Amino acid sequence: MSCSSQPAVPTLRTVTVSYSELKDKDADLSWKIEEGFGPNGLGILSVQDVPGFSSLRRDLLHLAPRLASLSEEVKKELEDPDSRYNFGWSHGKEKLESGKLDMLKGSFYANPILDTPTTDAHLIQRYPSYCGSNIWPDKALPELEVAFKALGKLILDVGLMLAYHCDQYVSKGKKMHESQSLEQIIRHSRCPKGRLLYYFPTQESNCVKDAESMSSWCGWHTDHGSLTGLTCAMYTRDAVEIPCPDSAAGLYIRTRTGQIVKAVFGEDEIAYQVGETSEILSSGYLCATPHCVQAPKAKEASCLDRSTFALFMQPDWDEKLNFPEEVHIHKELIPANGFLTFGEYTEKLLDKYYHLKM
Ligand SMILES: O=C(O)CCC(=O)C(=O)O
Ligand SMILES: [Fe+2]
Repeated sequence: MSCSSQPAVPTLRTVTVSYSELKDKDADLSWKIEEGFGPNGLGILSVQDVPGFSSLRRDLLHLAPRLASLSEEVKKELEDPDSRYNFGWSHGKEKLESGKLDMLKGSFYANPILDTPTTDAHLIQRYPSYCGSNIWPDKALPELEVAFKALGKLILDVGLMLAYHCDQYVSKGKKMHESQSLEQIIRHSRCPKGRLLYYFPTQESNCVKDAESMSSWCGWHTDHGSLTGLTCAMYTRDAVEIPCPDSAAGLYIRTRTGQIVKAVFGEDEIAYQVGETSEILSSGYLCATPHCVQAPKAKEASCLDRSTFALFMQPDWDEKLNFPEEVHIHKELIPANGFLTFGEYTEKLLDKYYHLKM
């Protein structure tokens, strides 16, 4: 069986910054930030040479197939319907672009810095996906908690350094209120969320229909929060790590000019993408990045799985967002005084998408 191929799409290397440059608060990285995240940028930027990153990445990504192969009974115990499966194990709960349930991948969600961000029952009920508690497979896969927290914290620390330089860049272009600082917003947040993703091996029978689509493994979307850290994915066949045999598989991005490109970065780099909330708060100086993931095609795909990790850095549910006057997306959700907490803002957005209260 063969899959029809899609028109050639350029493959672009991410803009890179070294860890030592990023650590230096006096370094002027504005042009790099602009090249990565600005209005004409690719929308992704990666950080090289982060001490300890490579082994923490491997340690965690190797656990994704092991987690996915635990018994259904054990995985069920790791589910949290109250948070709409935003903590613990989630498989077949989210919808694909087609409206069908997403059976292609399983995710494990946890907050890498706080196991229980609050004990306030009212808050937990109001914002379950931010305020809920972690669920770890203590008996079935005890290594997961340690590896997840270690990688999540590292990506968060490096993300804070990057956010500092993003603030420097934005404040060169516009007057920035202190409360709009990306670094401060991320630093004050009690609810960063890590997502360990496991893409199950593609079935040949799915191929002809799905592989033509660029978003065959993960649909087009922009992340909702502030900044997302991403690892380079690991592909395995029969539990052996191999380089991805299909060069067209992987992460795709829609650039500011509407061009679609395949974005690549090294195994030893942490990539960062801008979320929608940062685009709004920076009045578009930092632009959110639409992205999707393409599955490998039939011949190459057999028995090939993909594991990766994303860290969603987002404001605290209680963070008062100071929206600039000239908001260009979701304008109708912002009250006249320009203030809303991130928790309230997220609720309004969900209502908008689900047409509940609009
Ligand atoms: O699998 C990937 O590389 C990206 C995942 C992603 O975009 C997400 O979880 O929001
Ligand atoms: Fe994403």
